[in-house]
Amino acid sequence: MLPTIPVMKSLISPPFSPLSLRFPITKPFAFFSLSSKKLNLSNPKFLHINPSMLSPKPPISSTPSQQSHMETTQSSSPCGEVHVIVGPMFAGKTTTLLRRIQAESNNGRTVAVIKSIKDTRYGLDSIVTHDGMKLPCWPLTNLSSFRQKIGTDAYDQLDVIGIDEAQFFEGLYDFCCEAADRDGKTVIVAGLDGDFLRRSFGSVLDIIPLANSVMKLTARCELCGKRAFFTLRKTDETQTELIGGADVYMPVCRHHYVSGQVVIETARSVLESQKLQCGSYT
Ligand SMILES: Nc1ncnc2c1ncn2[C@@H]1O[C@H](COP(=O)(O)OP(=O)(O)O)[C@@H](O)[C@H]1O
Ligand SMILES: Cc1cn([C@H]2C[C@H](O)[C@@H](COP(=O)(O)O)O2)c(=O)[nH]c1=O
Ligand SMILES: [Zn+2]
Repeated sequence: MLPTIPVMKSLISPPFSPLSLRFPITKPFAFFSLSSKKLNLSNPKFLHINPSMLSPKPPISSTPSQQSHMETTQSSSPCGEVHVIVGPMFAGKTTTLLRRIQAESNNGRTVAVIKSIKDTRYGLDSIVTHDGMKLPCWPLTNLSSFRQKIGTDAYDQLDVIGIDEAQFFEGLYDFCCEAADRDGKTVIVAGLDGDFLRRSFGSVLDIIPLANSVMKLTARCELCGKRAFFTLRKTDETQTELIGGADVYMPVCRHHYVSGQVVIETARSVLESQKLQCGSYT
């Protein structure tokens, strides 16, 4: 069975996404209005563009029950919000981001999702979780190009911006600041807090002082099943940025991170000394 995602009422997605390509869209962006059941987003027959979505939006009303909880982020405040979701790989960061975006959309808010162009794992124009949940997105090199790419009108109508793979974006701090403080957007950011050596990754940790909420998710240690806080790289590559999935990385608990690193570093130094010995014989 194909993966499904609960429906989006109002999603601004790129004109070149597989979903929008199936429609004769003349605008630089499209609003999709979907019915209220769970749908397979890859099936175009469930999608239709709702022209009423193109008119200016009525002011967002909020009742006390809608206001109270951060997860739905419905807010009567003119100010925006920043929510940060971090954790190791396979912890469910993208799943959580997509669920929150879906909840916002179900609340009648206009949403768009950005991911880094560096992550080519599942094609460029979709965000896909490790278990196959999928949503069209804006693949960007720079966050600063988002407003121009989406168009000023579309940007102004946006309520919620999701950012996945945030560790790969420079300018994350400025983007979140401007979007939330100046433009009143809710920004939901998902990314790795640490790299394979448990060093701070990109600017993800820098935005914590800007955040309304921070959530650190855990995965399951692939070696013992306990909670995994870290990502172990299984190969001997040493560059910080290395796109990959379960072929290259595994989530691990503290104990198995430490023992795994010892094994990897020992193997690396054995290989290095073998290379040196080979070199000295030639
Ligand atoms: N070691 C693993 N290899 C592949 N998939 C995994 C592994 N551990 C968990 N998963 C799946 O990945 C899902 C989380 O995917 P995703 O939301 O994309 O995580 P993240 O964005 O944090 O990397 C889990 O619900 C689970 O189904
Ligand atoms: C630990 C680590 C990861 N990466 C890359 C590998 C993946 O392409 C992404 C993380 O994706 P996910 O949605 O969190 O599963 O980041 C890297 O480049 N360097 C690292 O140290
Ligand atoms: Zn473990």
